[in-house]
Order: sequence, then C-alpha cells, then structure tokens
Amino acid sequence: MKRGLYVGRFQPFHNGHKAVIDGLAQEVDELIIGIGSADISHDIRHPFTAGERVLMITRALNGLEIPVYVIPLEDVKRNALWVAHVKSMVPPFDTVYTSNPLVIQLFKEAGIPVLSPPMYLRESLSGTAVRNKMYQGEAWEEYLPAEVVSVIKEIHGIERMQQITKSD
Ligand SMILES: Nc1ncnc2c1ncn2[C@@H]1O[C@H](COP(=O)(O)OP(=O)(O)OP(=O)(O)O)[C@@H](O)[C@H]1O
Ligand SMILES: NC(=O)c1ccc[n+]([C@@H]2O[C@H](COP(=O)(O)O)[C@@H](O)[C@H]2O)c1
Repeated sequence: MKRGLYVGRFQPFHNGHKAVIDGLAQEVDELIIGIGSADISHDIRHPFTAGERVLMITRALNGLEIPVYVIPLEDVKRNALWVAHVKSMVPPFDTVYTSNPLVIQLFKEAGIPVLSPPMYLRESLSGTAVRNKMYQGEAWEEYLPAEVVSVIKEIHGIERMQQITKSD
C-alpha cells in the first residue's frame, strides 16, 4: 500500500494540478492532498478560503479511481517545525510530491522521499497566470476543471477578487 502526499496552495486548483493527480493515481494506492496556507484567504495571491479549495478539489476529483483525502494545512511561523506539523495533520504517507524548493528541502531534511512530477503547460497553467486573467477580466475558465469553474461562480469569486484589488 503506497500513500502519497501532494501539497500546494491551489489558489485556484487548475488543469495542471489535475494532470499531475491523474498521473499520481497510476503510481499510488491512496493520495493525500494538503491544502497549504489554509489560514490565508481574501488577498491577492490567496483569494480563496481553505473550505472553498476543499470544495473545488473534492468535486474536481470525484471520478478519480483511488481514495483521496483533502486536508487543509495552516502555515506555521517556523519552517523547521513545518514537517512535524504536516505529519500531525495527515494520514501516514510514503512519498511527497512537490516542485516547491522549500518544501523539497524541508521534507528531504526530515528523511522523507520527495518526487517532482512533470510540469504541464506551465506558462498558461499556473495559479499566478490564471489569477492574473481573473483580475484583468480575461477568459480564465478553460484553464480550470469544470467543477472548479462552477465553485468559483457559486461563491462569486471573480467579484471578490476584483473588489479586494480596488484602491480606496
Ligand atoms: N502546470 C503545472 N503542471 C504540473 N505541476 C504544477 C503545475 N502548476 C503547478 N504545479 C505544481 O503543483 C504544486 C502546487 O502548486 P501551486 O498550488 O502553488 O500552483 P501554482 O500554479 O504554482 O500556483 P502559484 O502560481 O499561485 O504559485 C506545486 O508543486 C507546483 O509546482
Ligand atoms: N512554515 C510553513 O508554514 C511552511 C513551510 C513550507 C511550506 N509551507 C506551505 O506549503 C505550501 C506549498 O505550496 P506551493 O507549492 O503551492 O507554494 C504553501 O501553502 C506554503 O505556505 C508552509
């Protein structure tokens, strides 16, 4: 039984994340998705709450052939303690999947195997690129799973993002 941990902020969950997870479903028996910076929302880089991201990811992975556990992870002030914090919050896991250099370093120092999945269409498929389109009023829907698009519409996400970036 192999259980993997995939960590990210998922602001929002996009087709690049989905492609990675479809690949991981061939590699692991169960997958934990750790939603990082769970305590941050309503700002430019982190527009969505942990609960909204749980909804996006759970709905988008509804048809996945392996069990998935979606778990919010608040940030902690000390990087040196973060891996212990993560381990205290999620089921046991064998391998971490991430391309984030700090996350790679922290798990390697803790003796936990780390793999970096391939990037899919990184220029258009990044949270930053998708958020920029949302802020600029450009088409953004094609970069996200349909289930994520409907959550963002349901929570009036674009209106929120445009409101919080206004100047007073
Ligand atoms: N297009 C992609 N293909 C494969 N992996 C990706 C892609 N985009 C992001 N990832 C990876 O998914 C994990 C979670 O990423 P994250 O939620 O930060 O998305 P992001 O697109 O990098 O967002 P942001 O631009 O907001 O930093 C990271 O390891 C990241 O490298
Ligand atoms: N000290 C900490 O709380 C700490 C350290 C390393 C990574 N993280 C989190 O892990 C997540 C990594 O996700 P990304 O790859 O999307 O950046 C982020 O939410 C980041 O804040 C937190």
